[in-house]
Amino acid sequence: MSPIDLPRLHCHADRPSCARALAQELAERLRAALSARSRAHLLLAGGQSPQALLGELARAPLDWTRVDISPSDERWVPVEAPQSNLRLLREALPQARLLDPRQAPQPAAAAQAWGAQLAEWQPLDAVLLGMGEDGHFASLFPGMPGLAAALDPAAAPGALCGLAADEPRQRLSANLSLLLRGEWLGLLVFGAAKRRLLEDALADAGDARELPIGALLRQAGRRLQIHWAP
Ligand SMILES: O=C1O[C@H](COP(=O)(O)O)[C@@H](O)[C@H](O)[C@H]1O
Repeated sequence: MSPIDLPRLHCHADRPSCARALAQELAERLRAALSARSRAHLLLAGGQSPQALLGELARAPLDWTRVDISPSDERWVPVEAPQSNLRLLREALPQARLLDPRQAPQPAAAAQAWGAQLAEWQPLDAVLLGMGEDGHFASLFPGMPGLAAALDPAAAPGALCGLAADEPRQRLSANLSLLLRGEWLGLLVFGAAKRRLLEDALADAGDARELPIGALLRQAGRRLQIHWAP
């Protein structure tokens, strides 16, 4: 990656100030979208990292009834399960219109139907992703079957079934091509271990180059804002 193409890295003093800054940025994007159109579209990461951000977002003065939100990825569990990414969004932003990835009884059919709906979200106003310590983002995990197609920026925008190496259950994930449609594209990363991995991936160094996060950084380039806190 040439320095000119590198994603922008914003380092915050702590996690609460990172969550506040990101929530403000996202709320501004959504407000701008709603001033131009009747609905705004947002994709949000699941997992632990965005939880404080969700609380901040919920306090933002915004007509959430006009905002469509989907998780970037989901575990194949009931929506009420503690591991469900959609459940976190529902609890934090109950007034928004939430798109449940579980669009069919079987994961493959659900991924297809969910992906087709996401592909209709145009423009996709903002996409905020997270990253795991293994270098996955959304539910695109190192070494999973179908990864190359899922990371192909020229693929049709959609969703697929994902698989984490250490988990028995399936997942659903938006593909990279769909995520790159975000008019605002962010990555939220906390902690020293993820920072080291990110720096390797930004430097195209060692094994990091081959990880899913490496593909995101290369394909998104300057369009991607990385927000990090210790
Ligand atoms: O499995 C997942 O992990 C990543 C990172 O989660 P975190 O808890 O380490 O912040 C997340 O972005 C993704 O949506 C989730 O399904």
